[in-house]
Amino acid sequence: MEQAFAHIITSIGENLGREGLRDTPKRAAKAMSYLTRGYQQDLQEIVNNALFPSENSEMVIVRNIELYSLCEHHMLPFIGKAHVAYIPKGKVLGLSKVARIVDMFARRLQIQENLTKEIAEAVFQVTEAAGVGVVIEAQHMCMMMRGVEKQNASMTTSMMLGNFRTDERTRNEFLSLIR
Ligand SMILES: Nc1nc2c(ncn2[C@@H]2O[C@H](COP(=O)(O)OP(=O)(O)OP(=O)(O)O)[C@@H](O)[C@H]2O)c(=O)[nH]1
Ligand SMILES: [Zn+2]
Repeated sequence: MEQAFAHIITSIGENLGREGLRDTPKRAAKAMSYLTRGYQQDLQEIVNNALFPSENSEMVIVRNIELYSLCEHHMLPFIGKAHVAYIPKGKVLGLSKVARIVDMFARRLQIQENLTKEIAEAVFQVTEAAGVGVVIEAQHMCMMMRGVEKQNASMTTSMMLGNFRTDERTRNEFLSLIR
């Protein structure tokens, strides 16, 4: 990856020998590895069995989980927040694990719609909940810094599974609580 970044730097017409750029391929490779570290993680490992018995079967919502991802089209950042909800069925998930699941998928190359679906399916799988809802609101640098250059457009995507999909009241409760 260092060689690839060195190639990019010379391709844009910069001088790789210049003092300020000397360590840039190494730094850039390290940063890119960090931004895509989700490829090195798997669901079982990050959840680490942090599931706890509970008789509570009311909706659990984790709001405003900040999210930094890279779009798979331009490899430019998209930045926003995720709201994740589920209805427990006998067990609840450790609070931080919801955010870790968001991060694991965000730190891979994505389009926002698929990211939303992957998070919802992962939470559904590990919690075995009655239903899961995920909403993501994000702004895409590929649409702000370049291309159509719209600074205020943001995209909202959602994925509803189980009773969030079949029961309108459940879905509306979630949507009104994150508003
Ligand atoms: N649906 C969706 N589209 C995305 C996402 N991230 C980037 N895009 C879009 O992917 C599309 C790629 O379009 P192309 O025409 O192949 O690429 P481009 O010439 O760079 O397009 P422009 O961005 O319009 O300049 C663009 O419309 C982007 O806005 C995403 O998460 N979801
Ligand atoms: Zn893009």
